[in-house]
Amino acid sequence: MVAAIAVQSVRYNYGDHVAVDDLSLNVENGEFFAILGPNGAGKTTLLNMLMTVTRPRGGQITVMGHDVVTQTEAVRRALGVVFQDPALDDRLTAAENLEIHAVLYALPKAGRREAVRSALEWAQLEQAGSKPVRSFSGGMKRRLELARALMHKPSVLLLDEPTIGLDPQGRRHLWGRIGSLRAQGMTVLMTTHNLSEAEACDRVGIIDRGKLVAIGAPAELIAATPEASSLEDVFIAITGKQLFDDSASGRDRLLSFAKQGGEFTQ
Ligand SMILES: Nc1ncnc2c1ncn2[C@@H]1O[C@H](COP(=O)(O)OP(=O)(O)OP(=O)(O)O)[C@@H](O)[C@H]1O
Repeated sequence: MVAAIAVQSVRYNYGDHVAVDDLSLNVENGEFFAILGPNGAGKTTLLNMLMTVTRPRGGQITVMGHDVVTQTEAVRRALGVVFQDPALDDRLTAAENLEIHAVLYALPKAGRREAVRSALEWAQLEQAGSKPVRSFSGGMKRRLELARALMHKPSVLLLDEPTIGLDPQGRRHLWGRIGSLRAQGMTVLMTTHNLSEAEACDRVGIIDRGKLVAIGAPAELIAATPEASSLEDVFIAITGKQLFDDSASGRDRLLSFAKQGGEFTQ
């Protein structure tokens, strides 16, 4: 059977800086897969290639069997994506934001109203559909983005740091919604800095300096690492770094801060 996501010997460089280096991994259908990596490891670059925003410089990536370079349209339809930076229009209502997505993805006109209603219900935002998004909390926005990403019934969800910047309540609420997708057999690839979320995934891939340095079920990775009792111990043993890396270059820390700050400041 074809993997939901197949990444084979993929490479990407910015000038002479190699950001993703001969990286291969598969995500199977129905799998919950987390990518962990210190700042600047290449996670965002990998996601950008998966979602057809940047072209791999070498190797091949397929999503549900479609090539990200030659079959971009089919890949985009197969994917639901929630970026780190919110992609909602703050001036519009929640329902209007969803309607735009329905039009962009050419959902049949007759079913759009119902699609918007059920997306609001799924996000547990039925009462807030006619309110402008600028009045929403961070958690409400993220649930809305997730519901929107699901409207065209994608086969695979890509989540870039889904719960970052949320307060504990918002995080729990969103994680509950993500959990309901898992129960339905959705394939999810997420990046996260949150180790308890990564530990809850079926498998974890650890990326460091553009390379995949470990992959497996969290319990397997812990068992295979001497003296490790958590995924954090595994991460430190393998990469020699903390998840939020004080030794990362100033540029990478700035980039990381900017990516996360994008969420707080919207
Ligand atoms: N536009 C760019 N131009 C030059 N170098 C870049 C650019 N974007 C990223 N890089 C570099 O490529 C490497 C990988 O960056 P990337 O953003 O993919 O890492 P990341 O794992 O997502 O980091 P973080 O956890 O901080 O978000 C880093 O060393 C970064 O400095």
